Amino acid sequence: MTALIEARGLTILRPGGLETVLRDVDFRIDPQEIVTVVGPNGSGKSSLIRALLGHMPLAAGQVARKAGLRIGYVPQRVQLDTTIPMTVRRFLSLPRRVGDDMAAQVLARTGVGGLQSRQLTQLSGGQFQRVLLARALLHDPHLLVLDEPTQGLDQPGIVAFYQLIEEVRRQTGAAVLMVSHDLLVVMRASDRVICLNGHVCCEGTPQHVSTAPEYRALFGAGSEGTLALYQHHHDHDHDHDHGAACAHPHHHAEAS
Ligand SMILES: Nc1ncnc2c1ncn2[C@@H]1O[C@H](COP(=O)(O)OP(=O)(O)OP(=O)(O)O)[C@@H](O)[C@H]1O
Repeated sequence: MTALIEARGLTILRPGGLETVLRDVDFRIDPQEIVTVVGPNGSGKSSLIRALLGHMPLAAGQVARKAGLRIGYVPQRVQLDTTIPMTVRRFLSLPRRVGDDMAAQVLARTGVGGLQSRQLTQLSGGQFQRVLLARALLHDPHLLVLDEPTQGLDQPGIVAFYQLIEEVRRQTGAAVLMVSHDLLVVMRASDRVICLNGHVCCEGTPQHVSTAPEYRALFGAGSEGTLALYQHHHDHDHDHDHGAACAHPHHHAEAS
């Protein structure tokens, strides 16, 4: 099996069993891929993630996970008991103890180096998300699963977080499966986008999905403009630094 996770014909019912949350969903993610699931509230994104992780019963279909697959997971909601003091360092050692070096290394990798002794309750939203990402990166996962990792962040925070995700993928080779509502920036960091609404409405490259009628029907006519604007600014080669010395012509001239 080359895929990290491969699922066929997933159907999930609501508790009670009368309504479907997801119907006949096929899914796969390959090594080093960044796949993002988008869709309106209640469209089954978190349910899909939980089914892929084996945390949710299936009414039909199968999920196969590669043998020995290590997954780092950041769930949609992390409940902090604010009455119990907890440092970043201690949090990283739950549930499995990690050494000081490893803790320092992983925090540095996610841009929050040196925060070991800080209380979790004293972190900003962006710092907290980075600490969660750091914890998911412990134990060297083949796949990172992030359910709405940028909730509560402002626009610059969101952009910075997605840049970090790309960097982590480059450095560690981990594949990334994300749920996101940040349509504007999702497109930047994803190799493939899956648009969900109880079933797979459309999927493919960001460019393909952003122009698909199913996607536009879900997110409104304005969505295409937004993504087009994004592509306008990014439809160029990212393989090298575009510093002041970069002399080649870029074909994304400013709009007149
Ligand atoms: N534990 C549960 N009990 C009852 N219904 C549930 C449960 N979990 C999910 N559902 C229902 O399943 C449907 C899909 O929920 P899910 O959380 O997967 O959607 P989502 O796309 O992740 O939504 P959001 O964008 O709001 O996070 C919703 O209608 C939700 O009410």
